[in-house]
Amino acid sequence: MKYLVTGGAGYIGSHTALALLAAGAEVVILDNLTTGHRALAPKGVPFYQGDVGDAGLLQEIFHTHSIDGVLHFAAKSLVGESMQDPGRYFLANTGQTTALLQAMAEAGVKRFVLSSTAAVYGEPDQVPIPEDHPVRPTNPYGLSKQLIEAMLPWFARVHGLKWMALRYFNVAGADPEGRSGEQHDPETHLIPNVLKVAQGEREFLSLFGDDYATPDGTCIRDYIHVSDLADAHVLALQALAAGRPSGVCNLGNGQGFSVLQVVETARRVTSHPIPLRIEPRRPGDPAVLVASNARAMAELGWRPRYADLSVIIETAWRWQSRK
Ligand SMILES: NC(=O)c1ccc[n+]([C@@H]2O[C@H](COP(=O)([O-])OP(=O)(O)OC[C@H]3O[C@@H](n4cnc5c(N)ncnc54)[C@H](O)[C@@H]3O)[C@@H](O)[C@H]2O)c1
Ligand SMILES: O=c1ccn([C@@H]2O[C@H](COP(=O)(O)OP(=O)(O)O[C@H]3O[C@H](CO)[C@H](O)[C@H](O)[C@H]3O)[C@@H](O)[C@H]2O)c(=O)[nH]1
Repeated sequence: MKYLVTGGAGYIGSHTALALLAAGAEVVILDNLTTGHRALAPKGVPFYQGDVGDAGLLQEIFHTHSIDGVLHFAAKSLVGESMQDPGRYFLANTGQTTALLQAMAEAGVKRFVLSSTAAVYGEPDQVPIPEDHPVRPTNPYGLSKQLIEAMLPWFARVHGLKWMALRYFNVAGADPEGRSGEQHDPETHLIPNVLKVAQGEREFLSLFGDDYATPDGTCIRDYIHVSDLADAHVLALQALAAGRPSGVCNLGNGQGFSVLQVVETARRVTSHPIPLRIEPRRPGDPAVLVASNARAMAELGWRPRYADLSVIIETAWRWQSRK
């Protein structure tokens, strides 16, 4: 099987490209390198530099390669930036994805896996959050993804698209073999920022809010190792190939850790004191986001290999302290 991986030079796309290659699939990458890095894309794989909304380029790719399905990671994904410039997010995410789906329909490409997000749920009524929880995103980034999810059943009905929208919780860690890892600039995610302090790149971690209604006052999140997430994509493609119905699926470990618990674990892993500075809450941060992963387990047969938070942080630490 041959898959087009959009955003394959980014953090999650590059890990999934590695997992697909390991599973014996062929991969073609399309990435505009706005936030990704050519060096993160696996070597020896056809690479197209361009936009996922470029209909001409998509036509060329689908014409040159016999593509069986598309895994669509390419997106803008900074919540704060989306609050400042919502239109840019709707254009880049929803608009360009519409062009991609249309090009797929025209070329007869029938399988699609979307990188969706826990941000579609907004402030949850219950945790762990099941897939049938109402979706009411509190920021344009989440809405830009929810709108894509809402389009998919129409492409299924009219063009026979088989699809899965995987709603990731907090993706973290790095390839245990050291071939890829998280490399964002600016970096907004907690674990790499904590490790930048341990590395001496920053003096302290800015901790955004310690007055939430949680046991230690800091936000709780569900951290999932990027290689476990990548494995779930391979399983999702296998499920679609086996005729399983299209739909949405959470990807998380089903266990929450507070910001302070993450810092404490990172202190143990790095043997660095990691000083903190308590700052105001970051706008749009829900207090608690934890996945129900029953569907991923039951319907994809997904089992995480690196669910332990120390292991997640260790792999990220190895990646960040490479060279
Ligand atoms: N990192 C997380 O915790 C997380 C959580 C939930 C969902 N997601 C989603 O997962 C996907 C991948 O996230 P990531 O953390 O790997 O981000 P990333 O920024 O590392 O990767 C995105 C890649 O897509 C490329 N890209 C962006 N817009 C493009 C476009 N219009 N055309 C072609 N290429 C484009 C970038 O250059 C980059 O290589 C995104 O869709 C994101 O919304 C990420
Ligand atoms: O320097 C930092 C960075 C983060 N945090 C805190 O750490 C927690 C986790 O923050 P991240 O930025 O690492 O992750 P988010 O939960 O904000 O967001 C991530 O997960 C979401 C779903 O859970 C979305 O998918 C989103 O795209 C993805 O970036 C939050 O409470 C945040 O306020 C800090 O205190 N200091």
